[in-house]
Amino acid sequence: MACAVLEAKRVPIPSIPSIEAPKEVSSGDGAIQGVPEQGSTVSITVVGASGDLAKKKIFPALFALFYEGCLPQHFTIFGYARSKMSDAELRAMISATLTCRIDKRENCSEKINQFLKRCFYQSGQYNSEDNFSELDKKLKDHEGGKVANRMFYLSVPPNVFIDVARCASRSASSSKGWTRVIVEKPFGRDSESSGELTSGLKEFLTEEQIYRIDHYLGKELVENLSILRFSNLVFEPLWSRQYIRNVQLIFSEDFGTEGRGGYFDNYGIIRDIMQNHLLQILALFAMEPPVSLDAEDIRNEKVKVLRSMRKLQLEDVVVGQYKSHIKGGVHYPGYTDDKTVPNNSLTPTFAAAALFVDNARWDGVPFLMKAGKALHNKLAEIRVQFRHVPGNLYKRSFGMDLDQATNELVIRVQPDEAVYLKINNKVPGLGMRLDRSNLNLLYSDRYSREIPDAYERLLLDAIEGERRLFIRSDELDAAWAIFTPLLKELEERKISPELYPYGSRGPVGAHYLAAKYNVRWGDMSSSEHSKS
Ligand SMILES: NC(=O)C1=CN([C@@H]2O[C@H](COP(=O)(O)OP(=O)(O)OC[C@H]3O[C@@H](n4cnc5c(N)ncnc54)[C@H](OP(=O)(O)O)[C@@H]3O)[C@@H](O)[C@H]2O)C=CC1
Ligand SMILES: O=C1O[C@H](COP(=O)(O)O)[C@@H](O)[C@H](O)[C@H]1O
Repeated sequence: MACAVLEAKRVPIPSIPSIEAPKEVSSGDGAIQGVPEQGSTVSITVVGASGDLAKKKIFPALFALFYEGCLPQHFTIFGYARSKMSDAELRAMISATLTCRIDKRENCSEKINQFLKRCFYQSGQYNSEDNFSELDKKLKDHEGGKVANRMFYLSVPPNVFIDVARCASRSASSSKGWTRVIVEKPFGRDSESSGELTSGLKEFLTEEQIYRIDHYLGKELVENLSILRFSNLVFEPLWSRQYIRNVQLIFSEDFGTEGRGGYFDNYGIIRDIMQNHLLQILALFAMEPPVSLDAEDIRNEKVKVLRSMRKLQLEDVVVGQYKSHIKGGVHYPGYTDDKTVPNNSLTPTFAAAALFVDNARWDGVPFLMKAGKALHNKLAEIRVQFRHVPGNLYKRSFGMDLDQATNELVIRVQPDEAVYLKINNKVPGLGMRLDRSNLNLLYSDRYSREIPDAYERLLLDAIEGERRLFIRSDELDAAWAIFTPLLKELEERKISPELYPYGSRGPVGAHYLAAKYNVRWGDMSSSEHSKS
């Protein structure tokens, strides 16, 4: 099967000079971003292979790429972790999580077997250069003298990131091909720790070798945001304070921190979701048009918009924490019922915030974020509420509240991916009654293909050397600068979160915050989450 992504990229791209550092690129990696040369090989080492993320996301995404024909002809996958495991045990672990796409089941088990034959395991410590030398030896055996390109995916807790970077770089980096390292979040807890992590990594890696992943950037509808905006005349000219009243970035999960309470308690929802996933979406949404689609041009614009943002103020934030709740005879535990969470934890599992971009395009427009766990639904969406039409001819039909009759563009990232636009429309008939209806692009109706998981896109990009969807260190600095003072203040002043019942719509304080800026959360009306 030919990889649709690579096919599409190969045709129109003229020769693009490599933007990678010479250290990383030897032997012609610059020949069209990562399309593998004849005679070269790619190995992907998943460090932390015994963990949750590796099982749930990374190995399945690698298999999906293999199934689609998107991995290079010569590739090897290694799992690396401290746990003792044989190759056969790794394969059994991986195979338990592999499925083929619903729309493509052809040769599924044969493909799974072919894929598993390329997977191997090496046990070792994360801080042992000797253990990484053993890995290096095994990698070389598989590479068979070809130009070797090596990717390390750091799917381990952040306290071992720098050790792994050191060991991989000193003992297992490629001498002839490229070596790249994908780093999972969290990238620190605040500006200071993030800066330390960056400088620690940069002792052993160049910035060009570091691929900081934010998997929301790999989601189909986040990727589509720029296309919607920049390629549609009905949207592009409207993208400013002149026409947009407010923007809402909403994330909710209908389950708690089950199983991850230990990690979560040290971070909280602002660090877990807002400072990265929602802020990245905001940056893409609000950036000025980039000079080109080149990674550096896009990331330059994202940095500019992040640097134009006001530091988040305590009075513009509401924090909450879920408490236990009994519904239909079922007991849903509260956040602090988790044994790995201290009883007196003040860590927010919900937050709402009003952010501002102090530049000419967005002056005064509130960007409202809301993120929470253990809420009533699972949802991620972007809502754009437009201003009302000046001199509104139909105000009699709308009543007093003109804001209720304004257009709203909704980009539903998940689930039921969709883009819909609320418009005013005449109800058919002899009278003059207006209603609000949706112009609706529901992906499952329009496109028959299954939407790839975010990790597939991001892994493929990293293999190809495409850095557009990865976070550059100056972006990260700018992102932390917006949130760090607030995070410190919340902790220093021991601000108590507003408690909300598991499965509810979250703290009422979020409504007051929105009302302060004359905004209504768009996801709160009951008509909202039907598919139409
Ligand atoms: N799981 C998820 O959904 C998400 C995870 N992430 C991030 O991805 C990374 C991996 O996540 P996840 O797989 O859940 O993590 P895990 O806690 O499952 O850890 C991964 C592996 O790292 C090793 N490990 C665990 N704790 C330690 C420790 N204290 N010191 C050294 N090694 C340790 C274990 O392997 P062994 O003992 O065999 O060495 C474990 O299997 C983390 O940075 C996480 O924050 C990001 C987004 C979502
Ligand atoms: O990064 C994270 O994301 C997940 C949500 O990801 P999704 O792709 O399932 O929407 C979240 O559950 C987790 O807490 C966070 O660390």
